[in-house]
Amino acid sequence: MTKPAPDSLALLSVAEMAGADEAAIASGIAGFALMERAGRAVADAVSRRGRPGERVLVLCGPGKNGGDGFVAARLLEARGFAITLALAGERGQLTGDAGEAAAGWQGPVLAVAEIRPEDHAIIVDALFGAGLNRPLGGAVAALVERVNASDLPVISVDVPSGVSGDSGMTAGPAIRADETVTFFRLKPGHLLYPGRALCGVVTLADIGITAEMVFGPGKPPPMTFSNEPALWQGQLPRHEAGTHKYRRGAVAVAAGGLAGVGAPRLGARAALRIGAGLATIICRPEALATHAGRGPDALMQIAAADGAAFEAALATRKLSALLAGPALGLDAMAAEVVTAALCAKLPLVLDADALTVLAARSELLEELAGRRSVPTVLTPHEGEFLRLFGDRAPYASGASRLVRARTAATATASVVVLKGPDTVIAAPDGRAAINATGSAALATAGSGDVLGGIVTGLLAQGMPAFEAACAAVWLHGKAGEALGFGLIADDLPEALPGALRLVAG
Ligand SMILES: NC(=O)C1=CN([C@@H]2O[C@H](COP(=O)(O)OP(=O)(O)OC[C@H]3O[C@@H](n4cnc5c(N)ncnc54)[C@H](OP(=O)(O)O)[C@@H]3O)[C@@H](O)[C@H]2O)[C@@H](O)CC1
Ligand SMILES: Nc1ncnc2c1ncn2[C@@H]1O[C@H](COP(=O)(O)OP(=O)(O)O)[C@@H](O)[C@H]1O
Ligand SMILES: [K+]
Repeated sequence: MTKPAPDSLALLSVAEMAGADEAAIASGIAGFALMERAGRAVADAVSRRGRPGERVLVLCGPGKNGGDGFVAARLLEARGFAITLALAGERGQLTGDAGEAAAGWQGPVLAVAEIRPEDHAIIVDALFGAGLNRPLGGAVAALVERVNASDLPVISVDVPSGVSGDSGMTAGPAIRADETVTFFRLKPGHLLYPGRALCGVVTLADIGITAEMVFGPGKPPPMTFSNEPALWQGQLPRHEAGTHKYRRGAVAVAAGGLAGVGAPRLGARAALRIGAGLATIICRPEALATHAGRGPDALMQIAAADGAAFEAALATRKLSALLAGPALGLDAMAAEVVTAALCAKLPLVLDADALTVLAARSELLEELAGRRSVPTVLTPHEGEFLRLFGDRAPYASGASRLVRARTAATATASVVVLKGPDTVIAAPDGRAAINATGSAALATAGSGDVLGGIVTGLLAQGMPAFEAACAAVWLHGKAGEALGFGLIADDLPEALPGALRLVAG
């Protein structure tokens, strides 16, 4: 049996965090004690950046996020900082724990319209956190713009105000923080753009909520994770000394004609570098000689002139996984190949042209993929995702990338890798992970083809599909980080052994 994913990597939605809060209170911790510790963690972050005597502006909202701000203000004043506190709303609005926190603040409470951010050394943003439910407007929106224009260090409480903790999206003005102090576990909005960029450094504070309280026996397990090695490291392929190449898995890559010999080769090369034992390109007859003339010599190639020949080629090789898409083409034969690939009993990765061939035919994909008894992985970038699923609810581009990837994974019974700077990997069983490795250096032609090859190579070695996709995305990112700017996609497979060394036991 595989071990459950470590709850330390869990990303909690706003609703799940409210549940964690309730669970902690049910175990006997007072809600105000949580707020007191949250405020202390914020005050500690300010103390690390500033010196007593400096002027700190604490901006408080009308809910518990503001309550954390009132606690931080009280503690910072006791530590010798000079505090200006402004409240968005009326003091009488603050109730419960937030009311108690406000009552503990003895200093003046100013209105946001009176505030000049530039008169301060550090700003604490405790306006809105998990309770944000509409775009910021009026005097608060104007203040947020002034804070951002001030270029002063900003420490946000829980999330930068204006950013959704669930999606990382903004529906209006939002604070641009240097540091965000959040509590117990990260939220999806800390890893999804634009939230990720607006958070600055994210500091995770212990406020007394324990894993046992939230994820203990009888509680639903977390389903959303930060994509870290602990999520999949235990399922990386391990090959004993006596293995042979077929046991390490044979990969096939469906290629097109002469116009695109590079992309499928990048995929095949990556599959070999990640540890598959063999890789074969199945190409159009006119491209065979060109493929045969190009390296690496470890690659094999065979020709198929039509869909039937492609199916026959699949049957002649002892294959363990198939990649279809990179430079496959968009013609009738490409459509036949995609259908044959979906009907074959082989773990399958569909990327690039294969996804475009299926464009606006997501029902066909749902039907064919739904019947498969072996894993299917789809690796669309944003444009391919839109072409495939359309810009309509629940896939619409206005919705969270996390929700869109999850919806697509359930509908197509496939693992969906929605690529981007914050790649989301979603499984049909509801699990999802958000990746943070890599850099803009990966936004280069052929980089996605390499990723498709890594996933396929891991599937060929028997790794479960969700874990294979998560591992591939993480390793691809690490290979990109190691190479840095100046990389071209051809370099990425060569950097995989180095990335593997970071995680292989
Ligand atoms: N969970 C935990 O374990 C812990 C949670 N903690 C803290 O609690 C925070 C969540 O607190 P929260 O639920 O009170 O929500 P919060 O973000 O303060 O906002 C709600 C208020 O804002 C208002 N409002 C919303 N949007 C608005 C807008 N655009 N423009 C104007 N107003 C707007 C909304 O008004 P209404 O919709 O009612 O009109 C309501 O009054 C969380 O982020 C963390 O910091 C910690 O203390 C430690 C333990
Ligand atoms: N700014 C970025 N930061 C991190 N990774 C990125 C960034 N831009 C692109 N990537 C990654 O690079 C790859 C690009 O894939 P894709 O768009 O399919 O490129 P291509 O079609 O040229 O192969 C994806 O894995 C994506 O997640
Ligand atoms: K905030």
